[in-house]
Amino acid sequence: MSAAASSTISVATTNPLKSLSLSSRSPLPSASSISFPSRNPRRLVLVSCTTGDGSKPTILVAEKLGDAGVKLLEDFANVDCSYNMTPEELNTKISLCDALIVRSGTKVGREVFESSRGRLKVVGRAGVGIDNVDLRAATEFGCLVVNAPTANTIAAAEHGIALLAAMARNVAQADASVKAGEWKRNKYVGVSLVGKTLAVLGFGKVGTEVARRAKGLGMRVIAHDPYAPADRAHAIGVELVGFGEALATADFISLHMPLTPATSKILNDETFAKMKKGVRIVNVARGGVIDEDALVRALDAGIVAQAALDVFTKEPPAKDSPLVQHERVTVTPHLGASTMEAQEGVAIEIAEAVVGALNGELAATAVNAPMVSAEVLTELKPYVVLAEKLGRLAVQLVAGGSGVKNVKVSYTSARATDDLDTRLLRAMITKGIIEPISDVYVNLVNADFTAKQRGLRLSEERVVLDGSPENPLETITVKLGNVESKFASSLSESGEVKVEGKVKDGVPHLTKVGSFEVDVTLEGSIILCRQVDQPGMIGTVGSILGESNVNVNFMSVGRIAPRKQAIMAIGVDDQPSKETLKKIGEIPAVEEFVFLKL
Ligand SMILES: NC(=O)C1=CN([C@@H]2O[C@H](COP(=O)(O)OP(=O)(O)OC[C@H]3O[C@@H](n4cnc5c(N)ncnc54)[C@H](O)[C@@H]3O)[C@@H](O)[C@H]2O)C=CC1
Ligand SMILES: O=C(O)C(=O)COP(=O)(O)O
Repeated sequence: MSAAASSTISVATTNPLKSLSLSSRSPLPSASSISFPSRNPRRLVLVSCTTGDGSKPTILVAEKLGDAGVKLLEDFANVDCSYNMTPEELNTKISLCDALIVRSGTKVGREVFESSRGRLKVVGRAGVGIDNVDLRAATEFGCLVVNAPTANTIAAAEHGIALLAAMARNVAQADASVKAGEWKRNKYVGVSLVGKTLAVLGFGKVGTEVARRAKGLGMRVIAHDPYAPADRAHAIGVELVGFGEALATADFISLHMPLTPATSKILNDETFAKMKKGVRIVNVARGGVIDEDALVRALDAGIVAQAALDVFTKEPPAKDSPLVQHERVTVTPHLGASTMEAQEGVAIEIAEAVVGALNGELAATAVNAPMVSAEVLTELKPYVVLAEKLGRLAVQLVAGGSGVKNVKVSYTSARATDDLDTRLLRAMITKGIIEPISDVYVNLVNADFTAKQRGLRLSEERVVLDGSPENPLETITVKLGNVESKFASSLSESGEVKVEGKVKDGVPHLTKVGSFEVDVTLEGSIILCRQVDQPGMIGTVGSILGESNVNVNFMSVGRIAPRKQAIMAIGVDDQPSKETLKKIGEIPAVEEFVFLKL
């Protein structure tokens, strides 16, 4: 996914003044208010799901989930376990739910997010494969998707091995035959596994465990996975090979890659033609990685001697499917993850992830949001608040804020460029800019997508400062280009609306507006006035606010030179009335002023 906000980052060092271009950042696959309650530094309102009235959230569990997981959910939320819903029933219920938990049998398409009308904040996939969830739609709707990637690994691997052995020894066919009253010992002579070559396609969690077990059975194991590190393979005596070599040398092929556009029908007429005659195939990954019609042809042509399949393109497959009915094919109804142990583990893993996400914690198993470690989060906490507030301030300084298209963000820091993860900051600046001028809800999940959709181009620049990097950041500057300002003094020399801030003692401060230096904490609201610097101004404005019972929390004056123009920044706890603001505007020395909400 390309992200509008993830353009080239140029890094300028202050010394020498040289710019260096970094490759584009890892895209933010795509949250309301952001809060950091001090008790838990990981708590960041990623998806804000606390119900406005303080009532419990509602979690819809659409497929059978282990009891321990349901119990965990019930301790936190209202839980509706409605199994076997039709798509229409799901679409009707979803607008009343904050989270949805599914397994592989529920399609969570765009219409589910549309029907939720913004309430659905988390989709939990109680398992690994998320090919049944429309991730793009989830991201567009700012809905976090989490999965349970580890608890069913062993179960799936064991099922792969069970199918491998059962296929090689015709267990299912022989069982059916005996039950039908036959006794055909010669018909069901099998093949041995020992000494045979097994090609594992997809050397991830399940593939690795299958490989380990197959080695124990005396097989030679090779694997193909373009993303797997060779040392992990070597460590268990597996050789990583190219796709072509895997196909050409394997006696058995076991599939363990996810279903993606790149892996869809990866086994097809062409690839079957490259296999050894008599190859045997096991699939506990996803039906869609095999062209099922081509597999039937390959079976009939004798290229494929046998297949053992747990998964199908359409589940359940048609009763009269020639593949399912094929004599040399062994089938199970998507049972890979179905052990008591795995289902209990998956239920707990997904329940914890969903409850955590609803609580505002960063999910370690987020599928469509950046994962930021707890340490980084703790350190960036005040800067994240600063980032959003600078965005909010900048956009309110624009006359007709909706015309904002170009945002330049500059971070100064003494840290090395690769030692600062700006994805969170960028998302929060985007949020700060977009939310005051629209009714769009922006969070960490959909920030880049929303920016792109609105034609908002956000470029980031890192300025490396000399000195020791005590803080992750010194300043953040937000500049909005090609806009008219409603407060002319906020324009930089190059004509952009410019605000700059820093964190002092853990508190975000506004430190620059246009070319004027100010110093005001970013709390409550701010009044900015440009005036002719002269004695008595602070007192005059202060008394107008005091008379109107508006509490001033901070005041600072930044000036070009004594008795020339100055900018007074006044932090106020309460919103002044129109009359109060009018009185400030009528002070003769005040040339312009603006009221900004944080
Ligand atoms: N039948 C069942 O009940 C179960 C099925 N599964 C399925 O098994 C598959 C693997 O699961 P895990 O191992 O947990 O996932 P994983 O993410 O740990 O491993 C997948 C591996 O596939 C590799 N891969 C991606 N594209 C590839 C390509 N074009 N060629 C070769 N390798 C490629 C990845 O690099 C990764 O190493 C998933 O599709 C999952 O949905 C998982 C658990 C139970
Ligand atoms: O985890 C996976 O990817 C699986 O395929 C398991 O699916 P299930 O949760 O048993 O419907």
